[in-house]
Amino acid sequence: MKTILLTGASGQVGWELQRALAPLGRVVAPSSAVLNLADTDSIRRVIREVRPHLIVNSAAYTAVDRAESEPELAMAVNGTAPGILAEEAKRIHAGLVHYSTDYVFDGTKPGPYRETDPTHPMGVYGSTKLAGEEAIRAVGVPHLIFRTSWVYGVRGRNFVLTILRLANERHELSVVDDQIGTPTWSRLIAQTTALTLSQRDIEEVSGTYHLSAGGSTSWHGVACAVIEEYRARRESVGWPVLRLQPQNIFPISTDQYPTTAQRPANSMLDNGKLAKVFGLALPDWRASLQMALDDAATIAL
Ligand SMILES: NC(=O)C1=CN([C@@H]2O[C@H](COP(=O)(O)OP(=O)(O)OC[C@H]3O[C@@H](n4cnc5c(N)ncnc54)[C@H](OP(=O)(O)O)[C@@H]3O)[C@@H](O)[C@H]2O)C=CC1
Ligand SMILES: Cc1cn([C@H]2C[C@H](O)[C@@H](COP(=O)(O)OP(=O)(O)O[C@H]3O[C@@H](C)C(=O)[C@@H](O)[C@H]3O)O2)c(=O)[nH]c1=O
Repeated sequence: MKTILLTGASGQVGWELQRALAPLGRVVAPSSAVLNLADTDSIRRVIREVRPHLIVNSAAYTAVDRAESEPELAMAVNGTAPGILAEEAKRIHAGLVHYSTDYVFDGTKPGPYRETDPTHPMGVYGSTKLAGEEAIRAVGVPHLIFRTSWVYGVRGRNFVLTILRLANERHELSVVDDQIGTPTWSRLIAQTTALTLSQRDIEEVSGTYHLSAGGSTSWHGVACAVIEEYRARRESVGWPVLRLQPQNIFPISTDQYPTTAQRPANSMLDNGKLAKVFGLALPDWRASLQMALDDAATIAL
């Protein structure tokens, strides 16, 4: 039986990966206290002990604004650690699966981004994630780098849960409508990862792939959809009544919502390569959101 070393198991994607990867092998998922990506020695030590056939790195420093004031830590976790994982994987002839982000782009392209489009991150988080991708590619280990976008699930820290929490507290909400992208359910990412791994040898398909749900919307569009879908299920599931009415979610421009880090205006990813190589068509973001909420027995507001 294959051994899979999974990092980031307490995170949104990692949580789902624990279940999705289970049919493919024995999943070993050390906590960040045991395998600390900011500590090179701990990375090397754990990999040499576990000797996995496959390493799946879903751990990352994901606080986009905070990264601007903690660039060293963000770079250690997102930029340096993936290269160490790749080196160690190569030593033991293991493959490496890694995740990256739409924030490696500057959002100036008019249409969806392809894997071959030039990168140009706007902030520390995106720059460190790009450094991690480049470090893996430089080592030359068989790898899958999945760039995804706007990840959410019903646990963890994400925009969907933030909006529900704010909707529980406030009568009005203003949300930017000039940043366009695609919300992607953490379970979709995990299940797609498992499907790709079960279909093909990582050596044959090594490379970078865009992996987001279908369609696109703005953050304002996501907020409106979340409230609508919540309200559609609220009574039958027994969730609490929200203070916020849907008509009180106001669209604003990025200038009207200043943040520490700049974010791309266009985050759309073209999934064509994933479809071509693996024959996988991913569901529309709204259908995925509906499935995520259907699956949520409880939502902690
Ligand atoms: N969230 C998003 O919107 C997007 C995420 N991505 C990428 O997808 C991947 C998964 O993200 P997501 O699941 O949302 O991340 P989360 O923020 O939900 O979870 C991050 C995980 O990384 C772990 N981690 C953080 N620092 C360290 C460290 N120093 N050593 C070891 N583990 C650490 C955390 O462990 P602990 O809880 O113990 O700190 C946690 O398990 C990442 O590569 C991310 O960059 C890409 C696009 C969008
Ligand atoms: C909460 C809130 C946010 N916003 C804006 C701020 C920002 O421009 C946009 C997104 O908000 P957040 O800061 O929650 O999302 P952000 O942390 O930027 O999300 C990103 O996380 C990283 C990890 C990624 O890799 C990206 O794909 C993306 O998902 O919405 C509002 O306009 N109104 C609000 O009430």
